[in-house]
Amino acid sequence: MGEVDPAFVQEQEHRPKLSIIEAKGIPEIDLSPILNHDVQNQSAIDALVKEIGSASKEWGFFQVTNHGVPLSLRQRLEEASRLFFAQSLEEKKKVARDEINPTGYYDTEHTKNVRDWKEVFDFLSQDPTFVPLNSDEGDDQVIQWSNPSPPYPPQFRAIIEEYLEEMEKLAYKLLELIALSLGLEAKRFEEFFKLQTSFIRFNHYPPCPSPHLALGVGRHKDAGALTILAQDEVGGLEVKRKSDQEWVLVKPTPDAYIINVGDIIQVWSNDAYESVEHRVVVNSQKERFSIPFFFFPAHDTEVKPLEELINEENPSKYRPYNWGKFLVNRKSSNFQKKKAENVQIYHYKIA
Ligand SMILES: O=C(O)CCC(=O)C(=O)O
Ligand SMILES: [Fe+2]
Repeated sequence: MGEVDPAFVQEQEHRPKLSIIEAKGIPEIDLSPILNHDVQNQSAIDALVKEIGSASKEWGFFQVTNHGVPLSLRQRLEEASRLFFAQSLEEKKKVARDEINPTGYYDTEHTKNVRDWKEVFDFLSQDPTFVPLNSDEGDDQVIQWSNPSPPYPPQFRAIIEEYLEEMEKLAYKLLELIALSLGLEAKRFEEFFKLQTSFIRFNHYPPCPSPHLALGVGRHKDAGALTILAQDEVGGLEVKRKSDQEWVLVKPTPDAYIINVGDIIQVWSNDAYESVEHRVVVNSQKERFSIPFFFFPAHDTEVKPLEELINEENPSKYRPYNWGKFLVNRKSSNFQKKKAENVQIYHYKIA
């Protein structure tokens, strides 16, 4: 079997160890206390809030069960995703992303300037989604992104839209729990998401002849508020464990969702919670599919530590930044290989 194109090859220090650590994985959290709104069991909710808080602090990642998203809907979506990616490249390219509208299909994403061993299909939760025209500070022109209509499989778009409603419901519930765990009002974050810029991504990682050299997604942190990930039974997601900086595999749990706190929650919480690095290892035998939903606020959100969480002893650790500008900067830099590192929250860190 031939080796991969050099564009995919990771620097030595970032190559995966294929002997994988499975011990002490991310926490698993049962959301049933908030599933049934008629019977509110306050002590169960309090315990849940504590669990979410500890998981966000100690891991930045957790899995949830009894989340309320119908399994049959998830299965229909996963099946549609398989059918979509099984088409010829020519068919998939009919709904290709371009430089203006970053939705649809593409297979050339770079993470930290190394190509990822994957192909993706991106779809916005709001159509249209309003974003700045470019990342220049002084330019306040706003444009609209919109969704492609993939002709195949026939119900793809309708199924995605139905699933997106479920993702939003779950995202709002999780944000409430996170707000409570930080001692804030439950709905503290809601206002930022009225005109959200969220999107869903379909990832397909084909079998790779050199899984020791390439990664499905290189190490990175998610830029948004929250990510809700559905992974299949193959496995490959690794999280950098905070306690010892080891890469640990997230074992697939049927019908669970993997949640991670993104950079925005790190900033809102003034570093009480941390957005944790993760990556995807690939497999020489099996293809893998995953479906993350990235919960992003409105483009005009000024991201900065919340006033309630800063004081004289704990002053703000970040300068404010505009989410829309950050987002379009990122989108343009992962479209192609660039020389410089793309924008990161630590660029806004107060020394
Ligand atoms: O495929 C996965 O398990 C995770 C993908 C991921 O981290 C991402 O798309 O940001
Ligand atoms: Fe990610």
